[in-house]
Amino acid sequence: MAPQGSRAELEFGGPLGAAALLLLLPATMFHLLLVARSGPARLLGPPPYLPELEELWSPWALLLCLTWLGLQAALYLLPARKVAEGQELKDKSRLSYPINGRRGFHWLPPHPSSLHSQHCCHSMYGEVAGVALRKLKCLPNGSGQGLRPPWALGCFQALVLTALLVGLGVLAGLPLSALPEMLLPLAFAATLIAFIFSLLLYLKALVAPASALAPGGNSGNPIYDFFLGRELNPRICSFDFKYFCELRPGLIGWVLINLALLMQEAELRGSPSLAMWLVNGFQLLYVGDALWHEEAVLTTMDIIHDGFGFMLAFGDLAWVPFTYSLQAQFLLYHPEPLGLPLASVICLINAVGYYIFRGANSQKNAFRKNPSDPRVADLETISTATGRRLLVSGWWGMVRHPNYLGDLIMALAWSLPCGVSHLLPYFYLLYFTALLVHREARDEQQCLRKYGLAWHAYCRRVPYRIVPYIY
Ligand SMILES: NC(=O)C1=CN([C@@H]2O[C@H](COP(=O)(O)OP(=O)(O)OC[C@H]3O[C@@H](n4cnc5c(N)ncnc54)[C@H](OP(=O)(O)O)[C@@H]3O)[C@@H](O)[C@H]2O)C=CC1
Ligand SMILES: CC(C)CCC[C@@H](C)[C@H]1CC=C2C3=C(CC[C@@]21C)[C@@]1(C)CC[C@H](O)C[C@@H]1CC3
Repeated sequence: MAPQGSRAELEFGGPLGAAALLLLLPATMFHLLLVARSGPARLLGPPPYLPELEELWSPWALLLCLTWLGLQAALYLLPARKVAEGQELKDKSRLSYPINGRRGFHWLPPHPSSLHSQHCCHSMYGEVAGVALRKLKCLPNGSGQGLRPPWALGCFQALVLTALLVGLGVLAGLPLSALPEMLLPLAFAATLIAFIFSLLLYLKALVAPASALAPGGNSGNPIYDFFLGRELNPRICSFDFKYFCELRPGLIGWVLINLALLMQEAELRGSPSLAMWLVNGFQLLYVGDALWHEEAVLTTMDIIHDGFGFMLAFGDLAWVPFTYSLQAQFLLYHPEPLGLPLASVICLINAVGYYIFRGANSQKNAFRKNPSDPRVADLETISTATGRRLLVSGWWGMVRHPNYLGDLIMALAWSLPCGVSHLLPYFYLLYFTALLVHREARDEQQCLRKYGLAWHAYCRRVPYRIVPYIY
C-alpha cells in the first residue's frame, strides 16, 4: 500500500478548491458549449437553457468517444518507434516514451534500466539487443537519444495517419459534418470517461509502490488526491496513460472537431468563411507543432511533477477538444465577415506569437539537450548548485517565460477572427492567461526549490515574468 499523508503543500485551494473545481470545470465546459450555439452568445450570465438528460446522454456518442480512444491507443501501440528517455525518477530509473522519428536521433532501443521495473512487463525491443546496440552507439543512459527506424511512428505520424483515415472515411461517405450536432453528447461522454478513468487511476495508485507516487496528490484527502492525481506516471506495460492522453486523443480530437465545424459551415453557407479558415489553420499549426516536438512534453511539470488524476484526465480528454474549439464553434453559429487586410494583420500577429513561442521553446530544449549546441553556445548563462545552468540572454533573458508570451499572442490571434462584438471567443485568451499566470507561479516555486540562490540571481537579472516591463 502506498503511504498516505505526504507533507507536500496543498495547491488549487486544497480539498475545498479541488471539490469546487471538480464541479466547476465540467459545468463551465457545458456552459460554453451551450452559449456558443445560442443567439446572444453571452459568456457572462446564465446558460440559454438547461439541457435535458436525453440531450446529453447518447450511447452512440459514448461509443464514438471510445472508438476514438481505441484508434489513438492503437496508433500509440504500433510497434517500431523511436524512444526517448524521460527525466530521472525518485528510484533513479527513467521511463521510455515513443516519439517521432527525426534527423539527429539514433535508432537505439531503450536501455533496460529505463524501463520502470514496477510498471513494465516487456521491453519493446528486447534487452540483449538493447544493450548491444547501446554499446555500439556509445550513448549514455538518459541522454534523450532514442530509436529511429525509418517507419518510426510518433504523435505527428499519428496525426497524419488519422487525417488519412478520416479523409478516406469522408470519401466513403462518413458524415463528418454531422459531428457539430453531437458536440453536447460527445462532451458528456468524454466527461463521463474522464471521471471513470480518474477513479480507476486513483484505485490503481492504491497498489502502486511509494516511489511511483507524485510529490503532490497524496495528501490523504480522497477528493483532493482524486483531483490532482496520486500516481506520477501510471502505466500498464509500456503504455503510459498520461503521456498518451496529454498529446493524442484531445489535441487530435480538437483538430478534428474544428475540421467538422469547417465542413458544416461549407454545407450551410456554400463555403467556409475566411475567419473559419484562419482559426482552423492557426490551431492546426499549434497542434502539429506540439505533436512534432512531442519530446518537449517530457520535461513539462505535468509529466515530471503532477500526478495523473481528474484535472489532467478531464483537461486532456474533454476540456481541450471541446473548449479549445470554441472559436470555430462560435463562427459556425455567428458568421463573422473578415476582409483580407484585417486577416493579414491577424496572420501577422499569429506569426509573431509563433515565432516567439517556437524560438523560446527550441532555444531552451536545445540548451537542455546539449549546452554546447552551436545554436545556443554563445548565449550567456549563470550556473546553479545543481550543475545545470540557466540561460540569461536570448529569449530567456527577455522575460522568464518567453514561451508563454508567444502562446498568449497566438491565443489573441485565434480570437480576433471572431470579431469584437462578443466576449465568448475571447474565453480561451482569458482562461489561458489565468492558467499561465498560475502555472508560472507554480514553476517559479519549483525552480526556487531546485536552484535556490541562483534562481534569485536569475530573477534579479530578468525581472519580468511573462510580458516585458508589465508583468
Ligand atoms: N495550450 C495550453 O493549454 C498550454 C500550453 N502550454 C505551453 O507548453 C509549453 C511548455 O510549458 P511549461 O511546461 O509550463 O514550462 P516551460 O517550457 O516554460 O518550462 C519551465 C522550465 O524551464 C526551465 N527553465 C526556466 N527558466 C530557464 C532558463 N532561464 N534557462 C534554462 N531553463 C530554464 C526550468 O526547468 P529545468 O531547469 O529543470 O529545465 C523550468 O522549470 C509552453 O510553451 C507553454 O506556453 C503550457 C500549458 C498549457
Ligand atoms: C482542466 C483544467 C483547466 C486544466 C487543464 C490543463 C490542460 C488542458 C493543460 C495542462 C498542460 C497542457 C499542455 C498542453 C495542452 C493543454 C494541457 C494538457 C500542450 C500539449 C499544448 C501544446 C504545447 O505545445 C505543449 C503543451 C504542454 C502542456
